[in-house]
Amino acid sequence: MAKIGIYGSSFDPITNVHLWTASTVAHRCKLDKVIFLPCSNKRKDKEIKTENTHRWDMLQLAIAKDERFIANSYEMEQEGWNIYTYDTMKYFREQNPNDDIHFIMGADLLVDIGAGLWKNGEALVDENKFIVMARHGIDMLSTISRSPILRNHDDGRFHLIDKGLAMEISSTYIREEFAMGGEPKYLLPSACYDYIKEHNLYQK
Ligand SMILES: Nc1ncnc2c1ncn2[C@@H]1O[C@H](COP(=O)(O)OP(=O)(O)OP(=O)(O)O)[C@@H](O)[C@H]1O
Ligand SMILES: O=C(O)c1ccc[n+]([C@@H]2O[C@H](COP(=O)([O-])O)[C@@H](O)[C@H]2O)c1
Repeated sequence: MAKIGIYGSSFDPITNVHLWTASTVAHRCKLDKVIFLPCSNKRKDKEIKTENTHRWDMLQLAIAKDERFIANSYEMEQEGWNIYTYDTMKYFREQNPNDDIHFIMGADLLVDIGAGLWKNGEALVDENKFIVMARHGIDMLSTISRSPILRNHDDGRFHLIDKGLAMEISSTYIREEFAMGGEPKYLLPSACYDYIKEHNLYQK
């Protein structure tokens, strides 16, 4: 039985914090694999202007040298965002019935799920396990205890991780820097930086 973490994001672009958090979680939770799962750009709740192919290619460049990391295009291949994390996790559990599968996310998403903002949120919590990474200003224990959706399933399925550093690099910041003539060079893998320059991405 393999222990697998699924890390969902738009990865627009993937940043060094995505890689560092994935690596930290893999090490601390003894994961055999982290699956990076970029969402579709047809997603309805978040505008993603960068074509799937670019986000996918940058992701491949970023994870190429780490054998714990793989990318999966399941959500990108879906028609629109008819697919939610609930469906995705169901799909991965069915594909890997002998494995121990966890959804990796920041505590900001735990707050959203607890507030009932996710599709089929209660069933999602009921049927899955989660690795939740601390985010600055969010008390994960009280987030769970304040939400009936979360606290009534708090039987060990939430593995709460405080990474030790509140390092913040957002994809938004990197996009803004490219658009405004800034220099985000060391905030993302150098191969991704070069790819963005070569393809003229994130220009105004
Ligand atoms: N510094 C961080 N610490 C812990 N989790 C993080 C951190 N940054 C992002 N995450 C988590 O990674 C996942 C994907 O986040 P996402 O890619 O949307 O962040 P982002 O880089 O801020 O992107 P954008 O700026 O485009 O919204 C989420 O679960 C989020 O909580
Ligand atoms: O299923 C949902 O309702 C849902 C709502 C918001 C976000 N998600 C998932 O959460 C992950 C991170 O999302 P985001 O908004 O931080 O890019 C990504 O895998 C999304 O598909 C899922």
